[in-house]
Amino acid sequence: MNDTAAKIRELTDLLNRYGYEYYTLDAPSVPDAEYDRLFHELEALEAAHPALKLPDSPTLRVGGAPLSAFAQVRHEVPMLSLSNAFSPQDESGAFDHAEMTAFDERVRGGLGGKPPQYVIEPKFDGLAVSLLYRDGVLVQAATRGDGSSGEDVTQNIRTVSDIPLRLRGGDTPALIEIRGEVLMFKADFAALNLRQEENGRKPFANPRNAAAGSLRQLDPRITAQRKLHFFPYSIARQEGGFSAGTHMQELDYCGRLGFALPEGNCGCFGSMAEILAFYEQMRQKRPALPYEIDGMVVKVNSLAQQHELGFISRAPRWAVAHKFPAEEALTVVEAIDVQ
Ligand SMILES: NC(=O)c1cnc(OC2CCCC2)nc1N
Repeated sequence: MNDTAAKIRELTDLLNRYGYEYYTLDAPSVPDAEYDRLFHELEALEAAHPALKLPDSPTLRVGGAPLSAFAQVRHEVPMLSLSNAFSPQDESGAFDHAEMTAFDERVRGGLGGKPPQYVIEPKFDGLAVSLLYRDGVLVQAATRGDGSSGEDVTQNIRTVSDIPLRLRGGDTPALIEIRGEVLMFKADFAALNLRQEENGRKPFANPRNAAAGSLRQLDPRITAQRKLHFFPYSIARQEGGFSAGTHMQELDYCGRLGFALPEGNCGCFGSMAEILAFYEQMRQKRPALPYEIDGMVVKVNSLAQQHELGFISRAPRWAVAHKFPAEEALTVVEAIDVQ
C-alpha cells in the first residue's frame, strides 16, 4: 500500500475511533478542534485521490449528492413486527396484566413447562431499520417497508453518528445483519421543530415522524443535520464472529461491535412477576428518558427457546387440526380400567 493510501487508512481509523468515543461513549479523547483538523486533512487527501477513499470513511457522515429515488431492498429474513399485549387500566388505575400472564402461560406451554428467562427492553418509538455489514464494513441499510422488502437508505444511515461505519472489536463476522430502531431524541426533536417554525416550515407531530421524515430524505445532507440515533435489538443473520446463545448476549455483542445500548433500561428475569415490576419502574421513568418509548418489549432470552417457540407461532394462524382421540389414548384408559 503506498504511503498516501496508508495515510488515508490511518486517518479513517483514527477519526472513526474519535467519532465512536464522542457519539457512542460520550467520552471524547481529543478536543473538537483536533478532530476537525484531521477531518479536513482526510477530506483534502480524498479529494486529491478519489480512488483511495475508503468505504468506512467518516467523510461519508456529512452525506453525498441527493438520490432521485430509493431503491428497493428485499429482506433475506422477513422483518417481523411485534404482537401487542396491552395492559388496560381498571378503574382503580391498577394495570391488568392478564395478557402478559397469558403470554407467559403460552410460552411455558410451548416449552413443555420449562421455566423461561425473559428479557425486558424499551419499545423504542422510532422506525425499524436493518443494517448489513460484510467483513465489518456497513454495506447496506434498509427500512422495514412491508416486512418483505424496504427502501435502501444506506447513504442516509451513514450519517447517523452512533451507527459504526466499520464494526469495532476483534473477531469480525464475515456477514452480520443487525436490526434496530432509528429514533430522534426528545431534545433534538424540540430544537428541530423550533428551526422548522423559524424557517416557516411545518413542525413534525412527534419524534417518530421526525425520525422517519429525516431518514427517508432523498438528500443525505439534510439527514446529516437531523441528529438521529440508533439502538440495536436483534441480529437477523450472521456468518462468523461470536455466536450468542441468548438475546442478552446478542445485545452485549452489539455493544462490543460499537453500537449504543440503552444501559439500565433493559432487564433479564426468571419470572413474569419481576418482569411486570420492571415494566412498572420503566413506566415511572418514561417521562425522564431522553427518547420516546411507547411500551416495553418482553422476549424469551434463550435463542434456542425462541426458535422452538418461533416454530409454533410460525404455524399458519388460519388453520388448526382438530384431532380424534388417539387410539392408544383409549387403550391407555382401558388399561387403567383393567388394572
Ligand atoms: N420497537 C422496538 O423497540 C422493538 C421492536 N422489535 C423488537 O424485536 C423484534 C425482533 C424480532 C421480533 C420483534 N424489539 C424491540 N425492542
